[in-house]
Amino acid sequence: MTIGIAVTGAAGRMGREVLAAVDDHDDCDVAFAVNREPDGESVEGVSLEPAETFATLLAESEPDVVIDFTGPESALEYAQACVDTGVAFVTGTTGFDDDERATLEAASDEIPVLHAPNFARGVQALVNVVGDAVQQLEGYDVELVETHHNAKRDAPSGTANRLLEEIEANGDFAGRKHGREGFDPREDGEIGVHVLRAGNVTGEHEIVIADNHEEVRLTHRAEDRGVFAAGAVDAAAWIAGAKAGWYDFADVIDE
Ligand SMILES: NC(=O)C1=CN([C@@H]2O[C@H](COP(=O)(O)OP(=O)(O)OC[C@H]3O[C@@H](n4cnc5c(N)ncnc54)[C@H](OP(=O)(O)O)[C@@H]3O)[C@@H](O)[C@H]2O)C=CC1
Ligand SMILES: O=C(O)C1=N[C@H](C(=O)O)C[C@H](O)C1
Repeated sequence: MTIGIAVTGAAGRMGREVLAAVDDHDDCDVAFAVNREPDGESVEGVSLEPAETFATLLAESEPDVVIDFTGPESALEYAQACVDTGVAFVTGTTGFDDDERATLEAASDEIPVLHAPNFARGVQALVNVVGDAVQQLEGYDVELVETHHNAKRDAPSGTANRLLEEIEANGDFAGRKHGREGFDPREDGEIGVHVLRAGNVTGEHEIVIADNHEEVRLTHRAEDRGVFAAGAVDAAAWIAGAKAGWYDFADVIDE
């Protein structure tokens, strides 16, 4: 059975990669693709439709899954349209505030929703090991540095926030410290968080754990956005036919 996939934000950095990754996947086909102002544009041979036609296209072409990499506001609009039509929703969009996140989670009462701030398998491995490292090195200083391209809007990255949650769940920390300047020495137990935005960096995350005349660095570096897109399409193939619920990329990898 072929899995029909609709793609939002299809002219964006990630949307383009997702269309290519769907094309590469043996079991998946593009149902349709939308972008805010497509201007007659085609990507990977798929002509892009205006975002305002999304709900109509969804009802007409009945895809199995929508893959979304846009922004928090539009992701929630697309999720609502999926609820209205009973279509599964996979989103890699980051930067949701607490209310937006709760709205997205509420959609999973009605349809399958999978949200992952990072669809790279290496990042999932990093999420899996960082808690152990912090536990084994109790009392060591922990700092996180992330670097992305100069057009990224949200900071820290969704991945950084996910890693920070994992670190905080595995140690007794005093809170996050975003950047430093002036006379501002490190306080015991704080987690330093540092955000770099430069050039065309695809995405780097590094956790530094140091004390006792030693230093451990856990680093993930994405070399190409194709890694995120391939993971998102694997997630879409996995979630097609799943029951309503809240899923993350670990569910896909663990299976
Ligand atoms: N989970 C993961 O593995 C990854 C997640 N991301 C996340 O994906 C998201 C997109 O990143 P990226 O592709 O680099 O961003 P881009 O800005 O390149 O693309 C976003 C696309 O979404 C469209 N869009 C934005 N707002 C709306 C809206 N309100 N209605 C309709 N369309 C909209 C944009 O259209 P327009 O051009 O008209 O603004 C654009 O085509 C970000 O949140 C990013 O953090 C990125 C990489 C990997
Ligand atoms: O905006 C990006 O580019 C990326 N965003 C994601 C995030 O916020 O964690 C994932 C990846 O690092 C690239």
